Amino acid sequence: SPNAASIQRADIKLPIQNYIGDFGGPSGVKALISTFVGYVAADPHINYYFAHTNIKALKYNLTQQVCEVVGGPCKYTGPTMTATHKGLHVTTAAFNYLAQDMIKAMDKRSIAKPAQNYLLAQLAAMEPQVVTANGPLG
Ligand code: HEM
Repeated sequence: SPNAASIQRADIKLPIQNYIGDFGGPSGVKALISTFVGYVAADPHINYYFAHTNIKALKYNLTQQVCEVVGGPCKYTGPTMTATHKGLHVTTAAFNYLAQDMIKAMDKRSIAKPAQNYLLAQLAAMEPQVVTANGPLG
């Protein structure tokens, strides 16, 4: 027979988790994205993808998006992930290097690990929309 915990899990919809405080609010996210984009620009594994990118627009849109997915009040208003990355030939390996640059940036900004893991899970959920090509490493 069902116990109290299983009844709760089935019937009560929990709020989505909110980690915006751990990121230092919207301004903390903005600072994180600045650090992150700097690391991506310096990363020889993936920086060539961004050779023709409007970095100012990228930083703005990424800040809004990351702020939103960690529970902040911001709203991402840019194009869909599918539309944005179509034709860029992003590989799984490139995706994973980018994730590593985000971890490095979050460590640099002293973001708590549970909050880091939450953002990484949100980003991982977008991988099917971003990765459209195979490379030597898959
Ligand atoms: C979940 C992971 C990712 C997210 C959430 C994400 C998000 C975004 C966002 C919000 C933009 C800006 C759209 C705009 O300003 O119009 C963008 C652009 C871009 N992304 Fe990603 N991205 C991800 C992964 C990647 C990866 C792995 C690569 C390649 C290594 C990549 C390459 C690019 C490039 C080159 C642009 C600029 C496109 C252009 O200039 O038109 N992205 N991405």
